[in-house]
Amino acid sequence: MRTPLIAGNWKMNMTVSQAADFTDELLKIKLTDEVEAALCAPFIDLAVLLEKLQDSSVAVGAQNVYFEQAGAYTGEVSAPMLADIGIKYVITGHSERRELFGETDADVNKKSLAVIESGMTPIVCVGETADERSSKMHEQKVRSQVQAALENVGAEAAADLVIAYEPIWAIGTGQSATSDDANEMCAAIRSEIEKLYDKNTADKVRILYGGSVKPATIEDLMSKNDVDGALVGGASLKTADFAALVEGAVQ
Ligand SMILES: O=C[C@H](O)COP(=O)(O)O
Repeated sequence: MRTPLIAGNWKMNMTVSQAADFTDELLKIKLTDEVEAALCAPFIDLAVLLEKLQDSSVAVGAQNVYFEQAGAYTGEVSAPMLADIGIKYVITGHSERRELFGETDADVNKKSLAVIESGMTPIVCVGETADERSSKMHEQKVRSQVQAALENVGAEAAADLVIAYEPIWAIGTGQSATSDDANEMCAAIRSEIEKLYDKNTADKVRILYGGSVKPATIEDLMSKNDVDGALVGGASLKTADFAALVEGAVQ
């Protein structure tokens, strides 16, 4: 039985005072314990989230990490630094980082390995462009991204992974994949994990869908066998919507 996960990705939104207000509001709402909730925030917001959410079940995640442990890497933040303050999840391979900051499959692999080595869980993002989908290359693209991201990740760590299928054409566009299409790709990712490891590992990995998920669409998504939750951008920025997503993910 996989516990559903709703992970908010605030991207480059929310000042520290806005993050504090968001969490104060969130703490007034009783969230279900059948769904795990996480907020992946800008580095500068992490301390306030960790402090305010310390007695709640909401986990705190980061959106990026550098793969080296420490050293002369101006402006970067390492996995041991994030683990030390109590971060649980780190997003790796988001398409915005791949597209805007030139992150390669090899970088995503090194970052995911660094996150695992520090005892945290990567939320590994994969997904195809609109052109790749229209030329029916989407499944091949996503399978190859999964293979690359998981190179040298052992079976035990793989079972704890979270993978987010995020078709690039659905991100921030209001044009979500249908729940059937999302499920088909989540199932393809699970079958790739089975190929790389075994069925037991594949059955344990949580696979999320991301791309224009809203409170109104979460129940339909969660009714699908291979969708274990969602990675949510825009709709995670409002407390009421985030809480509604968590409630809507009860299976
Ligand atoms: O990481 C989250 C995704 O990029 C989805 O963003 P969105 O919900 O705003 O489409």
